[in-house]
Amino acid sequence: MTTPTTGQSVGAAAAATQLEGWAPVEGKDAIHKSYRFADFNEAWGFMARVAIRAEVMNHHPEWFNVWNRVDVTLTTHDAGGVTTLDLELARFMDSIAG
Ligand SMILES: C[C@H](O)[C@H](O)[C@H]1CNC2=NC(N)=NC(=O)C2=N1
Repeated sequence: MTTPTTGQSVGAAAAATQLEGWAPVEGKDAIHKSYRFADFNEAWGFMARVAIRAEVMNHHPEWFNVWNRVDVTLTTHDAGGVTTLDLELARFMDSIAG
């Protein structure tokens, strides 16, 4: 058996319980977190590091940035919901957010 490139299905509710500060999104199988940084420079640095990781994973965040704030939504479109790939990316984000 090969591991699907879409990751294993987890579901938003189960994923949120395994993470710090992440919550299920209403109306779709996705998880959300809002990060606050000291300023735009810190926020953009975070986004740059996540972008490089996302490219390596071929798994990309939905996100929105205003100055020091980065709102992130994670889901796996290819699987129609939250998978282990989202857990992995969320944990990476938390590990570098400081
Ligand atoms: C065609 C390409 O492999 C897919 O669209 C990838 C790219 N990045 C992705 N990112 C996320 N978050 N979910 C996906 O399902 C996804 N699929």
